[in-house]
Amino acid sequence: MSVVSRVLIVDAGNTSIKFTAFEGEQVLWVERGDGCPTESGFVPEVIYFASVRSKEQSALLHADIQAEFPQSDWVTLTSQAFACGVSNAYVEPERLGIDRWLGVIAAHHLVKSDVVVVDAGTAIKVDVVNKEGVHLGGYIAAGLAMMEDALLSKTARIRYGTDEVVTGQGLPNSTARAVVEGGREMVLGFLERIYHRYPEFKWVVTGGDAQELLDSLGVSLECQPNLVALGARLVGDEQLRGNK
Ligand SMILES: Nc1ncnc2c1ncn2[C@@H]1O[C@H](COP(=O)(O)OP(=O)(O)O)[C@@H](O)[C@H]1O
Ligand SMILES: CC(C)(COP(=O)(O)O)[C@@H](O)C(=O)NCCC(=O)O
Ligand SMILES: [K+]
Repeated sequence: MSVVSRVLIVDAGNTSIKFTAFEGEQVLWVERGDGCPTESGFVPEVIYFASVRSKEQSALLHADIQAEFPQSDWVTLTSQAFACGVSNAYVEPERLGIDRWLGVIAAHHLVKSDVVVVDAGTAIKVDVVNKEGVHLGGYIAAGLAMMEDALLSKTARIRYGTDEVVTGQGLPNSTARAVVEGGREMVLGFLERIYHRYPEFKWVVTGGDAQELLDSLGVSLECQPNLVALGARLVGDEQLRGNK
């Protein structure tokens, strides 16, 4: 049973901020953007805030959002050694990205079995959790846009217009396709290696680039766009219950 009903989850990633509004257990709406949605008329009882941005950026975001909802309580979520029945693999648990921590917790509660969690965002994170809720650890790799940006910024002749970024058949035959599809192949190879190492695990995938990758990944998996928000709800509610 939740301690509160109207909850706003703020998930600040390095590329975009996801705002998720809950009424009870139901997700009312999800907004992705840089600023707090104000015209929704939704006034949360509490805001659960999860940010992987710098302390300074997170503090500015906190002030902006709290100014929009001065009556709302505020809970900043941080990675812990243990929460919601899940243990953190990190020797220094607070250093695990809060997005990863929340995704791991949500995936465990969703599938309740051995699970691989993939979050394809600014960076691509893969975390492995066993059915007992033990986070075994995971990887961080450059995201699709980051790989492309690295090639564009570190080379003289990798240049192309956005109109050249097209899907094609067979091996890439243009600079744009070579770069974009090369990055995708890198990630797919990474994920397929993990699939062969954990063949019996269920897969839960989230993040803004998830769909682009899933279309090419021959693995049966569950796409959960709201995974981090679901984890934030679980952790925030547990924290509130603990404070009652
Ligand atoms: N509306 C959108 N705005 C920004 N990025 C988007 C959007 N839709 C899909 N994407 C893709 O999602 C990626 C960002 O994913 P996201 O999970 O939001 O990242 P993060 O959590 O690291 O901020 C971008 O690199 C982009 O390719
Ligand atoms: C790896 C990340 C930058 C991913 O953030 P995102 O792609 O969501 O912007 C974030 O999880 C983070 O800051 N992690 C801290 C380092 C770690 O998890 O080991
Ligand atoms: K994220």
